Amino acid sequence: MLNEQDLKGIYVPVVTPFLPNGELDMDSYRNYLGGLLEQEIQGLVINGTTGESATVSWEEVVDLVQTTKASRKGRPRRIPIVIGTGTNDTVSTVNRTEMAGHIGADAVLVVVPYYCRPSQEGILEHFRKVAQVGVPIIVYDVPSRTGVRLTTDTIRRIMDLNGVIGLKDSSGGLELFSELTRLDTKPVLCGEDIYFYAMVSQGACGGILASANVKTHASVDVFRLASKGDLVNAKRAFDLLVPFIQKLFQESNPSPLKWLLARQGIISSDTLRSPMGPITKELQMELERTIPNLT
Ligand SMILES: O=C(O)C1=N[C@H](C(=O)O)C[C@H](O)C1
Repeated sequence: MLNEQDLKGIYVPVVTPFLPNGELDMDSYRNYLGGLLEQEIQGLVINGTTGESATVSWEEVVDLVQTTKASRKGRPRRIPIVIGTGTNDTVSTVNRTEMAGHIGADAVLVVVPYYCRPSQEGILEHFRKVAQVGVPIIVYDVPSRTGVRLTTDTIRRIMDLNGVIGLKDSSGGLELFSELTRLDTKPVLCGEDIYFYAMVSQGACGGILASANVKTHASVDVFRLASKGDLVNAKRAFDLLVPFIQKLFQESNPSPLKWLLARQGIISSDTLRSPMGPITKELQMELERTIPNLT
């Protein structure tokens, strides 16, 4: 299982490929994974936002994990698997975290409980109960999606819990991150691609980045350069990614990403499960222009 020191580098949140009829497309998933497992990434995240966790059942998560483990077998390096287990219900998050441990999760990604807008104490209690399961937890703070903003003090108290190994910071800016570095908390992974350089140049331990699905080696390079102190070249490498990142998040993630992967022939279709849907024709044209050599 992962510990704090292992949180270093690029974790790729995988998409969940679907056939046009909405069923899981495991052939595409295997093909797509084959490419990712050859990259110098530190881990895969299954059932994150990019994996459309809102519409993927737990049985399907288990299928994805088994397929990932089978694809990983026989490769020189064992790439860790992080499984998204967070829901807006403590009991189901605890159950999913236990089950994730049983199917071989190296860590779990637990989003702040969304929609019901619990108090700061309620959220702390949620994480306290999930941490008791004993599978390492990466806390996922994404107020734009959850509808609840944690105070720095709540985050610090959550991060102090035994079993919590780090934070995926998608708080929407750099303010939280700079406060956390000042408080010298456990590792922070960037969870908002556009802030990746800013965060790693100031000590973030890596990132969980949807953009790393397409430009994997480029994100790996930014991290490698920044962590050896070559900030000039890290910034240069990141600047090349910025127009791509901007387009990738112009419409809701993972719709643009799925379109790109399908356009590149890595997955067979850009199908998303409703209420998510395909990107506009305008964005398709912009992505074609932004990313040369798509095919
Ligand atoms: O799936 C994830 O994990 C990510 N989710 C973010 C989001 O869409 O909110 C983006 C990030 O790149 C990875």
